[in-house]
Amino acid sequence: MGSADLVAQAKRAAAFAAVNKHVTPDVRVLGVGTGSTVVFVVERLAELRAQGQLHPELVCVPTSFQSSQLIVAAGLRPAELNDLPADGDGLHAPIDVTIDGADEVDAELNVIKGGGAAHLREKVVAAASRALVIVGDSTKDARVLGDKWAGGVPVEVAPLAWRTAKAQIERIALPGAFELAAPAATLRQAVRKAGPVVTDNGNFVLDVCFGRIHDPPAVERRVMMVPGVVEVGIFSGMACEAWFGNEDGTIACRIPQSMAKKHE
Ligand SMILES: O=C(CO)[C@H](O)[C@H](O)COP(=O)(O)O
Repeated sequence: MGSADLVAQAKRAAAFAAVNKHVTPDVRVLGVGTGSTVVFVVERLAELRAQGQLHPELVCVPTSFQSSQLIVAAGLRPAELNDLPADGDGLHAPIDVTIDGADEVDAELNVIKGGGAAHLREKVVAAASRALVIVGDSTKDARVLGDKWAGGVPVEVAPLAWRTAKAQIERIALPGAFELAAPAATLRQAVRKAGPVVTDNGNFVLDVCFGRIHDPPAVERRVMMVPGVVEVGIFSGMACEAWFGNEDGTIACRIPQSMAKKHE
């Protein structure tokens, strides 16, 4: 088996394990992430549906055009977040659980997302969920963000502001929060289309390299303050569990390190 096949197999194993644990027949509203690992999440959902093991009224909230297409192709029912009834606790977290991929995950399960430029909807859906579960292959599993992922932090920006936002992000100084003396931002270019990537929301994406990120919440908050920034691809403190598939066929499940210590 080639290396790409092994990585796909690892992603599939993690996706199947997460669905098996979290998408029980009592789950009524499910958030569905975006990316190549999520393809396997939906593959497993289709199997469970065929076996009659899903809630008969299950609806799936997509996080992108791709995610919506996968849901429909699998015979599952898509739902818009705004159309879901409010829950009793006033937090408006009507989604039971969301399963999504990631570009990198640190020891506390802070996550970099947006490799597929879907992080705005992914974060909105994650924030409306009672649990966010991450799936991926073991290359995503890091101690500190930036240890492995060299693609930078995706930042969705309004097209009219991309140059000013880029300049202001590159001037961010947060002593101790990240490794580089100054962040470096690049406008993401499209493949097989001249010009920049345009997100599902009609915006552009800056990929911002900070080096290793020691304080993800501080970086996330600071970048969000730049005018024109729509969303930052750092998800701090949102994920409760991550599943990583290894190329040897084994799977690892992690919870935030601080929570694991409390249980020791
Ligand atoms: O954040 C994402 C899309 O915006 C993806 O979940 C992330 O890029 C991981 O993708 P893949 O499962 O293809 O490795």
